[in-house]
Amino acid sequence: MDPAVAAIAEWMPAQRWYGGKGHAPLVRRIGAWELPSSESGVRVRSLLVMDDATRPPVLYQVPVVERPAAVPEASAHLIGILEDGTHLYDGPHDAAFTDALLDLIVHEGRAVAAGATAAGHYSGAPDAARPTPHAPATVLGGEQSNTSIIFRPEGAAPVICKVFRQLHHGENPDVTLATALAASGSPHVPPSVGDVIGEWDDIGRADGRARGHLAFAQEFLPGVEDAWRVALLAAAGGQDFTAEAHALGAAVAEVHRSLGAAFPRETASDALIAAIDAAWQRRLTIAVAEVPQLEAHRAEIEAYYARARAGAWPQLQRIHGDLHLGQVILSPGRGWLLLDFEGEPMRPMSERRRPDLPVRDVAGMLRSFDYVAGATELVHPERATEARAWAASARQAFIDGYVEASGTDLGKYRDLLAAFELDKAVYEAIYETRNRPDWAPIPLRAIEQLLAAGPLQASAPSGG
Ligand SMILES: Nc1ncnc2c1ncn2[C@@H]1O[C@H](COP(=O)(O)OP(=O)(O)O)[C@@H](O)[C@H]1O
Ligand SMILES: O=P(O)(O)O[C@H]1O[C@H](CO)[C@@H](O[C@H]2O[C@H](CO)[C@@H](O)[C@H](O)[C@H]2O)[C@H](O)[C@H]1O
Repeated sequence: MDPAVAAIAEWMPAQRWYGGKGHAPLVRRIGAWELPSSESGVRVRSLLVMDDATRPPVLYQVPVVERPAAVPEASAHLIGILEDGTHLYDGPHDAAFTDALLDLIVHEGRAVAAGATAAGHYSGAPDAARPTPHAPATVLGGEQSNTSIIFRPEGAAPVICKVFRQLHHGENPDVTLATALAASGSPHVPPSVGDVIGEWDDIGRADGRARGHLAFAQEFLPGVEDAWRVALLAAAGGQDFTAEAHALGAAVAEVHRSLGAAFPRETASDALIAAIDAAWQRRLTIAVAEVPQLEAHRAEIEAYYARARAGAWPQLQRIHGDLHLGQVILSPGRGWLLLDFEGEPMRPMSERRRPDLPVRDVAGMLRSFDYVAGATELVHPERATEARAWAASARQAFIDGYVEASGTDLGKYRDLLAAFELDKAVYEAIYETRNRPDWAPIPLRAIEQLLAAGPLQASAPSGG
């Protein structure tokens, strides 16, 4: 057995990206490769470890740096000390790994080993300066499902490289959608820099191998906070956010148009409608099991789904899939940019790669404005009325911006939008109960309000 694996198993549960919260990991090594290191005696390795503690088992990517002795200033990133005295450090926090990763992408390197391979691919614009090796690197803090490293190379634009933690066979929509949008000239995504594709043993596949994205690098826009923080501050200060929300609605509509042109569309056949309905029902079943307060609303929620199923359906196309304020940034010079097209982390990857309904994204952002009110209220209950009014204006402005820029008659898809808003709130009820139980009242209150508003008022667009 690889001696690093036992140390990783002990360390994993405390990592934000570990999805099996509440379980002790049960890991086995699927593969590992080594990247070149410029420091003698130092090994840069990436391990692919399967966690069998959850159903289905989850495959994690764990880059590590093995050093012969302790690096005292890196003690916070020590994974463990192996029997032979080797010190195992968390790769994204160690320059030996970050140098090797950037080099792999920019110079299209390839690492081959038993059980797994990794190949870098550069996709920067021909006229863009290629990032130099040995760029200072830092890990982005905060609550992320993946690990993002920011590089500040000399003479080239900063780069953010996201190391995917949970791996799946097949394309990662974050890479393919953002890269296609950037290639189409869309101003609403950061230009792509490159990616890493891996291949690993998988006895569940016909040819015994799985292939998928391991990392994705894009230009990093420094000094721009994600809109969740900006919106929270605006709501707390009673600042109007309608102009920004309107422009965001227009940007989302333009991204939908570009994605519709770049990827195949599909007509909403009975089979597709049934599949989406089944996904709503499946999620509701999980939610009721994990959040017992929802049992009382189950029949009413199902009635919304039934109405939506019977109503009008537009064509399906690729969408963002997990759109909320934490996934968008407003650059003073470039306007709104959308990030993280990976889709909802709790949804099977095979579903996230399929054409979907643009109203799912609209609903996601509407929920996010409501979250601003909910989060404000949790801390300052006395500001509830103002916060809710702030959210209501932002929601309406977002819808208006979307309708004007897309020409879509959202009024026609009112039932569908209401169903997706409820479905998102149901998802959030599960997400919060698992990750931030104090926040569970935000989606639970939203579900009650959406149901109380009645089918025709829920998310009612003002025009279009
Ligand atoms: N290209 C970028 N420029 C500036 N900030 C970015 C960029 N990409 C990501 N970020 C910041 O990183 C945060 C997390 O990125 P995201 O892609 O959503 O990662 P995750 O999949 O781990 O949630 C975003 O909310 C944003 O603040
Ligand atoms: O950013 P991720 O892809 O990891 O998304 C997950 O985590 C989000 C929280 O960080 C969660 O979003 C929910 O909380 C946000 C505020 O923190 C709010 O803006 C969103 O509207 C709300 O859904 C997201 O659902 C989850 O998939």
